[in-house]
Amino acid sequence: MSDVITTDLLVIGAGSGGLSVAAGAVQMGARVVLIEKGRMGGDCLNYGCIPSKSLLAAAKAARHLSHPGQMGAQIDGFSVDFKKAHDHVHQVIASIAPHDSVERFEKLGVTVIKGAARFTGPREVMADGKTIRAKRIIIATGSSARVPPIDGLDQIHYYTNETIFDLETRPDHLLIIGAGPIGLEMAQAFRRLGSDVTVLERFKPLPKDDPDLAAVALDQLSAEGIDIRSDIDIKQVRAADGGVEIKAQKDGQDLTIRGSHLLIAAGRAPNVGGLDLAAAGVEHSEKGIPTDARLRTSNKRIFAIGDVRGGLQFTHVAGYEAGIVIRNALFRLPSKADYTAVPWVTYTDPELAQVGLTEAEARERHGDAVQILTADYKDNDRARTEGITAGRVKLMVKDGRPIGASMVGVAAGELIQIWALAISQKLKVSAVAGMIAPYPTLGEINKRVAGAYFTDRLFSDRMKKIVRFIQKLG
Ligand SMILES: Cc1cc2nc3c(=O)[nH]c(=O)nc-3n(C[C@H](O)[C@H](O)[C@H](O)COP(=O)(O)OP(=O)(O)OC[C@H]3O[C@@H](n4cnc5c(N)ncnc54)[C@H](O)[C@@H]3O)c2cc1C
Ligand SMILES: NC(=O)c1ccc[n+]([C@@H]2O[C@H](COP(=O)([O-])OP(=O)(O)OC[C@H]3O[C@@H](n4cnc5c(N)ncnc54)[C@H](O)[C@@H]3O)[C@@H](O)[C@H]2O)c1
Repeated sequence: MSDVITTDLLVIGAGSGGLSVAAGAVQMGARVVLIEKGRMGGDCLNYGCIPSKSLLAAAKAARHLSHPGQMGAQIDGFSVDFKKAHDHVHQVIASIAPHDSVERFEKLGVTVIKGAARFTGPREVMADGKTIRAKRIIIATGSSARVPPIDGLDQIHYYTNETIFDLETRPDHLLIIGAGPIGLEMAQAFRRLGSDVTVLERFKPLPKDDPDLAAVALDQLSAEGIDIRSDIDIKQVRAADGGVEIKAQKDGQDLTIRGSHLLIAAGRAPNVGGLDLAAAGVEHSEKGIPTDARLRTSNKRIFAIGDVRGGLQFTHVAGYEAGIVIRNALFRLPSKADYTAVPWVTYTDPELAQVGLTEAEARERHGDAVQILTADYKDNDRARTEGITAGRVKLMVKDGRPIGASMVGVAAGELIQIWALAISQKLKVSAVAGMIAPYPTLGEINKRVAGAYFTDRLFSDRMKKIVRFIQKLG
């Protein structure tokens, strides 16, 4: 007979979403059990955001040293110690790990079980030989690299986001399948650390972002020597000469591409294997576990959050959904998720950021009622002083309110946040246009693009007539 634990909330998965639910709920007085089969912290800490941004930081340092620019700094001789870049990545992970650790969560009062969870009924789960019965259950099991069905892939060694950060020596030539955010962030990181990099994309790179702005980031990647090939139909892979050989077609032409290492970055698959969702009456598809706006699955006492839903797959979305679930599961409030102001950033250099609707989405939804405004980094004084003039912000406005913003440039991920606030709070464009921004800052670009909304009205013939008339009054 196994141990039986009864609890208010059972959380499956100790990643970005699960940890947020568990920490919030236990500190509000609920009894919480948390089950994790792998490393505490999930993908973001161990195999995702943190290692990728740390490797990009190492790569940026290398880039600055190897390309000091025209401002007087010079360097004689330059080399990269790849092992030190690897060590930096793992030191950063280790520095954050205590925050997500079993010890911290047990101290908060959470019962942590290390093991793989499996449903044995609509309100019952087994893990590590224990049976857990819960009033509400949250599935936060995340996603894994989707391995495309390419002939020969199962015969060779390849890397995914779970293994690439363990490399201690620099690949000579990294081949990457997939030009989404994972593929392109890794492409720039490895290129700047000295690898040759070829990215093979079935369709177009970064399809979810504004194509004009994505082109600015892609041009920079190409200028740094990354070979990005679109519309590639990969037919076969095989081991060759100690590396990898890919046979593909583009526009009907046969291609052979060789490299030393292969990274798969071709999208994500939900982690549902082994959960026995059928035993709990939870429906799912190959995309993920569908939920209603309250994040309830087909079993109304079981919620799904984060990557496993197959929606927007970001740490901040998993964290946001954790808050929605706490309101529903703990307080029984009918709180609904609203994704209209979710920002995302691809951390290439320059960064590519988006919140709300893209230009294409805004035009499709609102036609001529939408106004598109732009401002360029090259017209921003701080961008000039810093020598970072490749960049642009695009603002989508309807009825005087922002409904979307797209940005490419240095620090775009920081600068987009004012638009996330404006859209979520339904502020008018005038709120940003009228803000006093410190000079000279990159942030002035947001005031400038907002100001553009009023330029035609302020500097119109009608306004000129009004001003002249008033001046005549004495
Ligand atoms: C390379 C890369 C870079 C990324 N960069 C960013 C970024 O910069 N910004 C951003 O916002 N997002 C980024 N992401 C996405 C981000 O990592 C995910 O959106 C986020 O981790 C999702 O959180 P989650 O809680 O849904 O899943 P996870 O954090 O993956 O956690 C799920 C946990 O559930 C556990 N689990 C699975 N099945 C079971 C089971 N049966 N029993 C018990 N435990 C189980 C897993 O072991 C895992 O620990 C990146 C992803 C990758 C791969
Ligand atoms: N900066 C960030 O916030 C960040 C960084 C990395 C990942 N993420 C999250 O992780 C998710 C997954 O990232 P991703 O880059 O793996 O997925 P993605 O779905 O965004 O991109 C995968 C790309 O691989 C291509 N592809 C698929 N099969 C292929 C094949 N057989 N041959 C060639 N190309 C193929 C697709 O066409 C697509 O463009 C992202 O959507 C995002 O939510 C976020």
